[in-house]
This record gives sequence, C-alpha cells and structure tokens, in this order.
Amino acid sequence: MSNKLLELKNLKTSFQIGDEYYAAVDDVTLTVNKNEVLGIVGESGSGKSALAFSVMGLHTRAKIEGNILFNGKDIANITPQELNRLRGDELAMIFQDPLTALNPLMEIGDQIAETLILHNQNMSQKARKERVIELLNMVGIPRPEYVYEQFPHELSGGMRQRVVIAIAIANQPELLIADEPTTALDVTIQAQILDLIRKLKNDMHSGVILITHDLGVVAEMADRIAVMYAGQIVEVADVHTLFENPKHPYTRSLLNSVPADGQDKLHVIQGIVPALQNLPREGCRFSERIPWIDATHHEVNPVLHEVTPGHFVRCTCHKHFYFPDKTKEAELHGNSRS
Ligand SMILES: Nc1ncnc2c1ncn2[C@@H]1O[C@H](COP(=O)(O)OP(=O)(O)OP(=O)(O)O)[C@@H](O)[C@H]1O
Repeated sequence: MSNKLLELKNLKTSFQIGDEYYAAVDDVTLTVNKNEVLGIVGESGSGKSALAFSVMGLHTRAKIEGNILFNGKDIANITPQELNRLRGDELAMIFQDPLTALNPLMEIGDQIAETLILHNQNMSQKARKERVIELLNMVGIPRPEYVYEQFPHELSGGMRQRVVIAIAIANQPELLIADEPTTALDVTIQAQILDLIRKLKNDMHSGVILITHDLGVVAEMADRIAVMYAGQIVEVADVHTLFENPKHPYTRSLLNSVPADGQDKLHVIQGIVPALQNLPREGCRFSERIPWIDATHHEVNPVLHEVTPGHFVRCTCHKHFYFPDKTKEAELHGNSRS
C-alpha cells in the first residue's frame, strides 16, 4: 500500500487582481506521507497559507490548476458537498487565529459535537457528549464539563486554540494542516500545543503539514521540511539534512538569520517577498535579493535538482552562493535599487 497521503502535482493557485490572474502558489509538486510531519517555512507572503487553503478547498475566488491527490483521489475540483464531507473528517485544519475559526454565538461543546455529527450521524447524544468531554480532556482543558457550556469569548487565547485543535482532531483526520498554530500563544502554551499535534501524529499515524515562520518549531517537530519562496518550493529535505546541509541561498539566509550558539554574526535578508503582482516570474526568483551573485550563476528556468536522495534544491546558484560582508551587502542592495 502506498505511503503517500497527499500529493500535490504542479499545483497553481492564482488570484485575480484587476484583469489579471497572479499565481501565489506556482507549480508546486510536493508529497506528504502518512505518519509524517512536513514543515513548510518561508517569509510572509511566500504562499504557504494559499497552499494550505487550496488543499482544504477554502479559496472561494481563486483559480486552482494542477492536482491535489488525497489518498490517490484528485480533490482539486470536487463538488462542495464532497469537500464538506472530507473537511472536518479526513482533512482538518488548525488556523492561525482561533477566534475566526470558532462561532462566537455557539457553546464550545456544541461546536465540537457538530464536527462529530459530520462523521457519524447515528451517534447518540449521550455518546457525543462523552466524546466531546474526552476531547476537551485530551487537549488539556481543565473542567471540561464547565467549558462545554462556555462561549469562545469567555476563554483565553490558549484555551481557544485548544478548542480549535479538539475540533480538528475530533474525527481523527488522516491529514491535519496546522497554519501557524502557536503564533498567538505564549511560549509555555506553544510547547503544549505542539505536544498535542505530535501526539495526534503518533496515536493516529496522521500526516501533518505544519506551516510556520519559526525554524525552532520545525526543527523540533518536522520529519521533512519544504522551504517556500515567492510561490515556489526552493528546497526540500529531511529535517536533519536541511539544518546540517542547507543549500539554497534562501534557506541559508533564513537559517543564518536565527541566533545559534557561538554565532556572533547574523545575516539579515535584505528586502521582502515582493507583492503578488510584482513577483519575478522568470529566472531565479531569489536573485534580486542576492545581487552580489553573478547573474550567470542562475539558471534561466530554475528547476528542482535532486542533489542527494530526497534532497531537492531549485536553481544552480547555490553552488556559487556566499554571504558577503555586511557593509558590502548594504552597498550592493543600495546599488541594486537605484
Ligand atoms: N485572496 C487573495 N487575493 C489576492 N491575493 C492574495 C489572496 N490571498 C493571498 N494573496 C497574496 O498571495 C501571496 C501569498 O500569500 P499567503 O498568505 O499564502 O502567504 P504566507 O506565506 O502564508 O504569508 P503569512 O506567513 O503572512 O501567512 C501574498 O502576496 C498575498 O498578498
């Protein structure tokens, strides 16, 4: 039996701006295996959420091209009814902001129970309530009987996020997408939430896509990591390889911008991911942020190269990349803008 749970094949998600469509996810091919946490990292605007929303079928106005194979079945263009059946059952997502994910007018317990009904309409009311209490316990919510009858605004941010997780895991999804699940939370709660996600994977052998800015979180949680820049995957490797032997200049820059033991110089990546309409669509998309690398070192049409088994890197510029000294870099960026 195949170990592949989700296969994205040439996924392209485009948004209309004015009269044109612009791809926020641009030809992404990626696999998530069963019992695996795939971390997706990249700066704000690189397309991580657009990718996650595409898998969940949550874009209402985007153009989706390519294939999204879930257990071998293409779900890129299935009917809303079919999608609804999958969501909250086999596919679940934890959103960045728990408040927007919860219904403010509905008691917590009823919101979780509603998800259970999706999966099993014949479950008795009593069994449902017991399962909700069990889920609230699982996600570490104290006094679950009391919280059952509370409304979202009566809970702290950490507690709300636990409720969102309880809803996400209620039906033991095969694939869980967690989009910045801990960004809004303090560090202790963060660790507890991550433990819960890990437990879900271990207990249910689910596949998990963990989207985050936080390299520390992926280092701890992910089995494999995909690095995304300007709508494209620029590097994929298992977690150990990615941290020990990063290749793409963007990955190296991201890693170099995080303080590590014994490191006295940090590299700050100059510039930002360009707005969607201004993304470079030809050549190496990262080239404008490393202007000291000679243009001839970039591929004309950069593709992912398998440098060692399972380790893919886009473009050949990584072979020539180095960090310039700081003053030189500032000068180069200044010059490149003029
Ligand atoms: N509905 C939309 N309509 C138009 N443009 C959009 C839409 N959603 C996202 N975008 C654009 O697509 C690009 C990718 O956005 P996305 O939210 O996927 O990035 P991200 O990597 O998830 O960033 P963040 O970490 O801030 O969530 C951005 O340029 C964003 O402005």
